[in-house]
Amino acid sequence: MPDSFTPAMEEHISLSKSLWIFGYGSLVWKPGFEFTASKVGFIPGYSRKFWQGDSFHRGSPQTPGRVVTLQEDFEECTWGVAYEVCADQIEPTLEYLNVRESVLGGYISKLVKFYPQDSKGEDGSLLTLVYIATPQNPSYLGPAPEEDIAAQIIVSSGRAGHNIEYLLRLADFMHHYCPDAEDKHLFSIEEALTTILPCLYGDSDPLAVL
Ligand SMILES: N[C@@H](CCC(=O)N[C@@H](CS)C(=O)NCC(=O)O)C(=O)O
Repeated sequence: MPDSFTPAMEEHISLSKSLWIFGYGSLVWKPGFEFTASKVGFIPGYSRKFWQGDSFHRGSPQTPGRVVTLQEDFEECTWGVAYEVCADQIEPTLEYLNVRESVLGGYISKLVKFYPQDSKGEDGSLLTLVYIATPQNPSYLGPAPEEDIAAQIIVSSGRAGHNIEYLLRLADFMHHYCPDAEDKHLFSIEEALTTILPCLYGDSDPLAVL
């Protein structure tokens, strides 16, 4: 188990036949681990923000990109995907995510309640592991105007690809799988970026040119 896991988290994981992991950024379109089931849904009490810097996956030390983290906000909720990982896959999955999210990304993990989109109230809710980049981590960039975030994304790319891909694939997930969900922050950045992009890429699909 990663050193950052609390005893309560270790107990929950060791007693469970499977572990549910909630993704709300690149994990919604690129989990990178084996899972036995997945559910679209949300976690209450958090909003998704492009406030985490990234100098590895989607940026460089000279030109850090911006990726998402969660901000506690009791009036909001964040939509994404929960993945079920079966018992014998839990350890390798946690080792993989520890490197991808914590070592390379500065995220910590915690257990939060997740509600599948078809759940009725508390019935069907799940306890899921989520990775969050807190303001205390050295790569945290914090708030900025959405136009400035879009401009930073446009000029950033890293080992995993361009920062534009990261933003547009996340926005694409929300448009297709959570069409009724609001995410003003994400869609304002997407709108600012796609307003700037025709000047850079003409009318072609930005993802096609990356
Ligand atoms: N923890 C969030 C954000 C994950 C995220 O985007 N992490 C970055 C690390 S900085 C990543 O894995 N990037 C891989 C990529 O951009 O392809 C999630 O659940 O999706």
